[in-house]
Amino acid sequence: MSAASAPKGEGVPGTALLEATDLGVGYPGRLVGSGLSLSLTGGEVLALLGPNGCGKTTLLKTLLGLLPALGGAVQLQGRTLAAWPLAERARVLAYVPQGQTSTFGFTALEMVLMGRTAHLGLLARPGAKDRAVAHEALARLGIAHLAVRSVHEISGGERQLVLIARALAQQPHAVLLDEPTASLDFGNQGLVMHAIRALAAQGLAVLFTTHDPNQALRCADRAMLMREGRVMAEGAAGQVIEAGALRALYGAGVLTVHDAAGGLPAFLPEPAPGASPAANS
Ligand SMILES: Nc1ncnc2c1ncn2[C@@H]1O[C@H](COP(=O)(O)OP(=O)(O)OP(=O)(O)O)[C@@H](O)[C@H]1O
Repeated sequence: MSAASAPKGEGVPGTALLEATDLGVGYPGRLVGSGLSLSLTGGEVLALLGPNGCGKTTLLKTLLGLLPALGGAVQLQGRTLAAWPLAERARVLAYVPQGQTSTFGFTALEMVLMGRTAHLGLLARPGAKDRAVAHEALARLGIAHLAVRSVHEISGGERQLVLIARALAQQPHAVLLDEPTASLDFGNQGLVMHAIRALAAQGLAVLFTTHDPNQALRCADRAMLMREGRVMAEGAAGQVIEAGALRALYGAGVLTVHDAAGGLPAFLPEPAPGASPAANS
């Protein structure tokens, strides 16, 4: 196993690594979602889709223990999430937040080394092995050349890749990514999707949110559609992600495109009336 490779997801194969049962999520005085159940097994990728504000980030933060559950339960490797000591939990569960910026001008390498914190003793400094893991994580995302650059002096997309490299360096069993491709160009979107599949191939459980059903269809094993804080559908990505469900999910028109070879369909948002190129000319 290479330095930045993650350990295999622990537990009995096929049993849930992360499981939510009848979860209520939200903020003090504000219930955002309820009745949310999901289970995530090592080696699989689950995509979470839903309109802006439906509660995806809130659900992710509750699964991570960053927000308290307002009902129901979250179990990590069969143990109640709240019962996990923080440092232990950080060795198992990694988070790639949405568009996070740093106040300090850390270099990309320093940022990725922060992913090693959970593996270090109190007051211990990263050693040669930690640096090797961090360098390899950068290389796997194709951004080794950014190692010594300040995270203030790289693009938003490059910063996103650095955050994913930080999660890789953490060598977790499960990783939760919030819109990991949101600020990435076309090529880097493909790179991140490839990295997500590679994590699953190593036995990690991966959950990511996205606004792109095509990415979800091509990258995820399973998909969960969420609307107004409730699960609308959940199942194999190829079955759940289809035009009718997307219309219901987003309340919008959906065009389906099939290539001549009969591969996976692609979905496009149908332009609203008056928004066609002809109307713009
Ligand atoms: N700190 C907060 N306190 C109170 N309400 C919040 C807080 N953060 C988010 N919300 C509200 O919770 C709801 C769900 O927000 P959330 O960020 O989970 O949605 P989302 O599905 O991730 O949206 P997007 O796709 O736009 O990122 C929204 O109505 C939002 O305004």
